[in-house]
Amino acid sequence: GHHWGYGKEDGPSSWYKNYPVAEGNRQSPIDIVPNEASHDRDLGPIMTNYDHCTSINISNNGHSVVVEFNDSDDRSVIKGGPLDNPYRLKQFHFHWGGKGHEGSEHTVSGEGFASELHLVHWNAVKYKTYGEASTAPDGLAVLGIFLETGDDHRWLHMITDVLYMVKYKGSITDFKGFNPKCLLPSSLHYWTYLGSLTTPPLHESVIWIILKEPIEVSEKQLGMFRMLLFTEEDDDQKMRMENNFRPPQPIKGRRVRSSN
Ligand SMILES: NS(=O)(=O)c1c(F)cccc1F
Ligand SMILES: [Zn+2]
Repeated sequence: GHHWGYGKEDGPSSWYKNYPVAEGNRQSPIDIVPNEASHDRDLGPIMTNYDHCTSINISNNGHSVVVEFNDSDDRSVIKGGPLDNPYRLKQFHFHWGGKGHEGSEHTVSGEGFASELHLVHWNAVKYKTYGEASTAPDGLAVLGIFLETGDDHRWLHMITDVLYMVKYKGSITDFKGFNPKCLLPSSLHYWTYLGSLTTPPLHESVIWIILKEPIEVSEKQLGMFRMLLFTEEDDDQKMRMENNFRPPQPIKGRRVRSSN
């Protein structure tokens, strides 16, 4: 099947061969230039309601580490801001760099961060399934949060402490009762623009909401992500999972709006 990755042969610069939309008009990530973003007075605040969210498991899909949620009802949603409906939380995952290397997907005035957290939500008001929503122009809303290195993050340990259980591609383990609210920064000020998935199939179905305030995590915590592998347990090649980020794509005339 379509094998893609982040290496020299199968990395972002070759994805267009199997996924021609890679050269489309609303691809992500992008470089955000704050003073070119238009401040939109009628852009209201973002509201996240993760209180009764139900994380199910954590897994290594060979591209990132993913925490999946029960999305059978509207208990964990994001709404407001640029969104016309509440969008249901489906999963979150991360992108990160190598040692000291940049690792975020979006950049701000050309500057990258050490990592980027993506909380993926889907429009269950308009679409019946996540799959259907993932191909619709207003199907997904992804909340992006930058991670910068600094102090230990008091709650990220909940995730880094179990990463050893999902070291290999295809591994999965229970991960219940985790509320991603604890990963949000204090300010919910954001930039928003219309874009795409940043991994194949690169569907142009994402309303991006990028928080301006990064969260701090320690170099040690970030290092734990780098002990994950892209490869399966029985694979004699041990490829460390790092630099799993797509670089910024052409803005193609899109407008980035700022909450304020
Ligand atoms: N990176 S991303 O947030 O665009 C993303 C999604 F939204 C959905 C699935 C995979 C994925 F990687
Ligand atoms: Zn992502």
